[in-house]
Amino acid sequence: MTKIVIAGALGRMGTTIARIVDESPGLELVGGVDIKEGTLLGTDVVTPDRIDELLQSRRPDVLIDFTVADAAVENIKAATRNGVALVVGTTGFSPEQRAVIEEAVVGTVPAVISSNYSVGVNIFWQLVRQAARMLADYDVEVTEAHHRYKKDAPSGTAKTILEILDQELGSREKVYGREGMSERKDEIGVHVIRGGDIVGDHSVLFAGNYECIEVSHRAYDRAVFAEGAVRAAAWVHGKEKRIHSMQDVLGI
Ligand SMILES: NC(=O)c1ccc[n+]([C@@H]2O[C@H](COP(=O)([O-])OP(=O)(O)OC[C@H]3O[C@@H](n4cnc5c(N)ncnc54)[C@H](O)[C@@H]3O)[C@@H](O)[C@H]2O)c1
Ligand SMILES: O=C(O)C1=N[C@H](C(=O)O)CCC1
Repeated sequence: MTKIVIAGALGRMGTTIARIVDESPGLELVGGVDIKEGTLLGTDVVTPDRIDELLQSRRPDVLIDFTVADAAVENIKAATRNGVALVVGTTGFSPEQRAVIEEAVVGTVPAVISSNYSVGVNIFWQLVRQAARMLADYDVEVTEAHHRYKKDAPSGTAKTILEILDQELGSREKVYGREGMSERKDEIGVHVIRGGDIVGDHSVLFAGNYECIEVSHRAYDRAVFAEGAVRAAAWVHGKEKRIHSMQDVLGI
């Protein structure tokens, strides 16, 4: 039985992940962490100051973190000092925070870190990479849309799209929105929509002369992310002590 603790347990993703863990044979939810204590599906949710106590008493195999960047860094440190494997879905990390995370994880515990755990987005990223290789002389625009409560922008998924485009097209200037006189050069336009309960839409437009090609993904329920994160949690236990991607989990 793989034992799971969820950080961000009472959030949109945490509660969705908890339900899927609870429904999954071979997985057991043994606790949670959030800024308010409580219970979740019969398990204790403790405040962040008690995370070491929780990890040492419940001895989970995997900590799943869907919180906020500053918190996730501390939760990751707690998992590494207690020898607990990680699945991290939190986005919005600064480059400095990524360096701290890598220093804590590599050689200490196995971790899966992904800005998007949807199987479809991981395939969408590969389609974007293939398209970029063939459409290098097209103008490229990236658009993402999420619910009104999302704190970080652009989305982590969109930032991964930009990383892929940089790898395939060479590093181009990014222009985040446009207004006033705005002559297009060879930049990549990045556009962010926030509103309603949009779960997560991403699009990459390749605009040429007389035609456009658009590669896009739309999520209809955050269960798609939660199912991927739970799949990663079942996979990560016992793997090499370094940072793995969701593409590693999927073997694609
Ligand atoms: N990788 C993916 O597939 C994916 C999918 C969806 C969301 N996300 C990311 O996951 C994160 C959470 O998204 P959400 O919609 O669930 O947000 P949310 O605000 O609903 O949930 C976050 C939870 O974390 C809790 N929290 C804050 N500080 C904490 C701490 N120190 N310790 C423990 N818990 C703490 C909050 O109280 C809240 O309950 C965001 O960064 C989002 O971008 C990633
Ligand atoms: O709802 C969110 O917040 C999401 N965040 C991730 C991101 O920032 O890319 C994944 C999509 C949903």
